[in-house]
Amino acid sequence: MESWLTKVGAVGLSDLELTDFPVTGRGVKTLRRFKQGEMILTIPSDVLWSVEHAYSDPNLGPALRSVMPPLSVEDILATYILFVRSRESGYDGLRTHVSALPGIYSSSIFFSEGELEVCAGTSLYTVTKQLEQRIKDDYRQLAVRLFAQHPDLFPLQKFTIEDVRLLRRATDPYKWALCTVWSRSMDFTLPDGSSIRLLAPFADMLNHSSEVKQCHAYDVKSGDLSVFAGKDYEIGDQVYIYYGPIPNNRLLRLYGFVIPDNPNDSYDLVLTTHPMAPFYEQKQKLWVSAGLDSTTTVALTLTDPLPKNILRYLRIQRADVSGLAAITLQQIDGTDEKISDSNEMEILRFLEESISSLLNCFATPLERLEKQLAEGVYPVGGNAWAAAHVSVGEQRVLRLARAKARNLLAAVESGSGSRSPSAPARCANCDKGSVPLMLCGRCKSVMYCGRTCQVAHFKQHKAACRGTAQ
Ligand SMILES: C[S@@+](CC[C@H](N)C(=O)[O-])C[C@H]1O[C@@H](n2cnc3c(N)ncnc32)[C@H](O)[C@@H]1O
Repeated sequence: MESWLTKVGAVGLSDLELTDFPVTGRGVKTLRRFKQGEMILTIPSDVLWSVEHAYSDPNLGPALRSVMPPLSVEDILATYILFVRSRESGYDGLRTHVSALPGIYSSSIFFSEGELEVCAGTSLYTVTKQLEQRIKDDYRQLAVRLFAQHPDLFPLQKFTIEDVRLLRRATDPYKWALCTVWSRSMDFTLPDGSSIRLLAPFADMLNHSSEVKQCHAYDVKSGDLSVFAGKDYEIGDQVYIYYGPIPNNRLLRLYGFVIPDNPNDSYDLVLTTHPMAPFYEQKQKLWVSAGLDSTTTVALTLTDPLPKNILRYLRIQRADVSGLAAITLQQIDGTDEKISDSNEMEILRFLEESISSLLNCFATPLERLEKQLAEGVYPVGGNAWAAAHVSVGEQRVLRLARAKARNLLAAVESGSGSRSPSAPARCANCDKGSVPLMLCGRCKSVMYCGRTCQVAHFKQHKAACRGTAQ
């Protein structure tokens, strides 16, 4: 692959080498020193996998162009990769790239039932289960609309999906190609606001680190992909790029790995309202003017466990006639606050209860999982270990969200910022309520029943604490 790339104009390959590293697996090693900001690698436009190149391929292009409405970007790229992989001649350069791709992936879609059960209760668990059906449906569409129309181009055994009972087979061609796209493609926003997704041979061997920030770029004029040094590198160092601030649930689904204590962990809370609910149409309009919708997904994060949009949504959902009028006035005035104590208490109680129910659905509670991870119950780096980290991350976020809802509720109930006896604040670590509590001195947004709990909770609280501290 490297000699082909150099021949077609790639720059920088003589200073780099593919090597196996602990933790990240195969990656790219430097053979010389690089200063931060220096260009490391350029892969020319002609050899990038993109929708445009798939459409302009003399063999594949006409078949792809005949599909109306067009296939998704994901399916076009997956088909392009499978197509090149299926060819016995031609495409010599691209085929060297395909043969350098991993044979199997460790996305959660390949987990056994037992491995996935470790993260039961998480959004990853639900999404992975839903993906099974979505992938099957997408494949059926693709088979009918494209593969069956051109059997000469797409020999079925090389473009197949296995029987649904064998869905977790990592060798399944369609799922293998999808995982190739999920874990190796790069997305860029172009100056006109549109976006482009592409795969760059060799640049797709770079692993992720949050020690570097965005250091790969797409040049709109030339169409080339370049990688810059995100930090100073010594000879022999691994070169990284930054995949983005991705939580573990997404990392495991798309890339097949997790980052322990990932500061970007999040929980996607789906808020929805039945169309038969009172004043639904009026509420729908208010949601839209607030930039929301009747079904809205809000990401709860360690730094913002209870985003404003949740309260905005629920205030509208729970409003009576006078509440709706108050919200309308607020929207005209450009203000955004509670509409009444009773509405605010109702939504905060609802939130506290809903989050508690969500937490009760996790297969293993946070403390037990943390203990199991510390004791090495799950082999480090394995699927169950990764699933456990996803569960830990989502539970930490949900606990913070619940603590915040409780504190807000206590403040509204007391009417003066102090807590009422009917809704006491609780220790963020052990959840004890009817004991004297002390505030975290730094962020002042969580409470503890004592120093022991504060110390025990520090690991999971530190990211949120940094984010909230003034
Ligand atoms: C773009 S590829 C990078 C090259 C890849 N290691 C290979 O051998 O082909 C992305 C994949 O690399 C692995 N990876 C990247 N960054 C990682 C990290 N920080 N920790 C563990 N695995 C990582 C994951 O398997 C991910 O799906």
